Amino acid sequence: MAEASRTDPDTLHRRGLMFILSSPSGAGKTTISNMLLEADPAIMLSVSATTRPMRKGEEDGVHYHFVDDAEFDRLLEEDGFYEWAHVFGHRYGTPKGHIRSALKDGQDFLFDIDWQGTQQLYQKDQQDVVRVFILPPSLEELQRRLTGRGTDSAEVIAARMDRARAEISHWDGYDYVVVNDDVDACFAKVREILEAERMKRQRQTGLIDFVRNLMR
Ligand SMILES: Nc1nc2c(ncn2[C@@H]2O[C@H](COP(=O)(O)OP(=O)(O)O)[C@@H](O)[C@H]2O)c(=O)[nH]1
Ligand SMILES: Nc1ncnc2c1ncn2[C@@H]1O[C@H](COP(=O)(O)OP(=O)(O)O)[C@@H](O)[C@H]1O
Repeated sequence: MAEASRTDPDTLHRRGLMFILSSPSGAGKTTISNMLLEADPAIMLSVSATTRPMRKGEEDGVHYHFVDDAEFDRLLEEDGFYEWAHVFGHRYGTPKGHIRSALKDGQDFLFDIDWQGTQQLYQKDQQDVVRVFILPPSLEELQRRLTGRGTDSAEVIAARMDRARAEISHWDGYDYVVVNDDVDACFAKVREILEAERMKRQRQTGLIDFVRNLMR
């Protein structure tokens, strides 16, 4: 076959996906999200708005849009959220932004959101959503990680541990479940899930022309 008539399969057009990582607080979803964003320039973080205070090491507009209650109310009033939820006494929401049009153009998005937000996104847009739940190897290890992270008071950690069992009970609302024991092994599995989901036939919208060309 002449070189010029070949199509590079890697440049076939495909629809983007909404890759959701959820876990009980402290199980490691922020760590895995950051590894994924660093390793894979094709996926973009959906930056949520939150009314919770900024932690040490966090940056406004990068990790979250940190807003006060009045600003969150204003965004709600103008129907600015794809989904939103109360978590640990604060409000968190996914701004609508340009997600829908970007998905069409093949952009993938990463969501670090809880089970409530996952349900809302899934109800709105099943075909584009991939739901991954991360579990800690044990509750003792979860407590160790929350303490070792050093970002929350003993009171906040206790509240997060209290909530952990309730959050874990939503594991069956996800497509994939990965135990985060060794962080590199967990990351490798999450990456494999993302790669496999990208190859789903329905997402590869450029396949029709490609295959038609092969069969000519
Ligand atoms: N529904 C929803 N949940 C969110 C959103 N942003 C963050 N969350 C969840 O809120 C919870 C608390 O997040 P955070 O305060 O950053 O603490 P973390 O548990 O240590 O990540 C986590 O389960 C996040 O996944 C959002 O936009 N919508
Ligand atoms: N597999 C792992 N083994 C040991 N520590 C981990 C592992 N994964 C994450 N951690 C650590 O546990 C703490 C909580 O992780 P983080 O990613 O902030 O959790 P989450 O976003 O789910 O609340 C962090 O200090 C992180 O470095």
